[in-house]
Amino acid sequence: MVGLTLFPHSDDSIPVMEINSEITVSQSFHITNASWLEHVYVNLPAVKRRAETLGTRRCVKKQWQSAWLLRAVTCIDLTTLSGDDTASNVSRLCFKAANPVRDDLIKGLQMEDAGITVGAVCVYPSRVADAVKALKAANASHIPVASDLLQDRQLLKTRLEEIRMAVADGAREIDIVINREYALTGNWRGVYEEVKAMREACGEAHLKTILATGELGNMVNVYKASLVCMMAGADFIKTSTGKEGVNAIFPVALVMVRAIREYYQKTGYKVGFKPAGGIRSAKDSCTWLILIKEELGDEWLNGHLFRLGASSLLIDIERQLFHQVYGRYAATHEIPMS
Ligand SMILES: O=C[C@H](O)COP(=O)(O)O
Repeated sequence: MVGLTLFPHSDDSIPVMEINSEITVSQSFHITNASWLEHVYVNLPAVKRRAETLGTRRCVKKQWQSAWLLRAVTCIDLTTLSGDDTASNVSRLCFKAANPVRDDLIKGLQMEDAGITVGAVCVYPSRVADAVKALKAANASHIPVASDLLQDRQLLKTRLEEIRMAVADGAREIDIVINREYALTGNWRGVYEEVKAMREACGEAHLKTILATGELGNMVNVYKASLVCMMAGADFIKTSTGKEGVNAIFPVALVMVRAIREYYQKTGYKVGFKPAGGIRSAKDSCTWLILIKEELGDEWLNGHLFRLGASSLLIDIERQLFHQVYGRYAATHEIPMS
């Protein structure tokens, strides 16, 4: 049930950085309990009120803002999902993933020893091998490559094959989208069986299940879909593909993280959360971190359990860090690429 009880606010500190340590083995094959789905209730006005105040009650400034922004960087799934992706733009993206913030800014912030990189590089299956190769060339093979499979209407058999091929090419994370037709018609068993099969096809790779919440119709469906994906073994639940009309928004995120919280309270499994689509500003990245801190706690505030799926957020974060270091905003040519 999504209620009004909130975690009490703690201070604005961000826990000491622990960046890019090895990803833990998938906590695969959770538990099934279909009766949970019968009692799902979402208090929509309360969710909306809570979402409206998320970005308004904390004011994170100066070095604390820089610390939050650097933490956000380590949680980014740096993404390119364009029809015209090539080996060379994937290679540039991978270089940026390994060196997300200019050296002089890192020095100015005294973070040289932190080894800051993004959380993962996210590409279509056909570009996984390019990304793995480029990260190796950049001496950054510790950064996982995630493969995004955005189709839910292909035959399951085809999708399973695509997952296996992406894993064989070196993908350590697989992002799949759930079957919205099943969800919209209440066929939760169907959603569960498909996600479970895809979980199995992933082997050791992590599975992120995209709910495509903009197409789920209502918040009860969002909550149920979150639970079903977690029961089927998802390591992360993710809001959107970035291609729906409405992508990552705070009210929907609140419903999803409360499902994660309930799932953890009932089973002891920690499932990660990934908002994706339309996240472009440094300020928003801080609000996302605040949401996680307040709703799930500091344990979730790292790349193991929280990712921001974004193709063009990094440039704004770098601009804010530039301002922190130099006291002025960078000209466009000073921060050429995100
Ligand atoms: O999963 C990541 C999203 O596709 C990225 O969406 P975006 O281009 O709006 O940042």
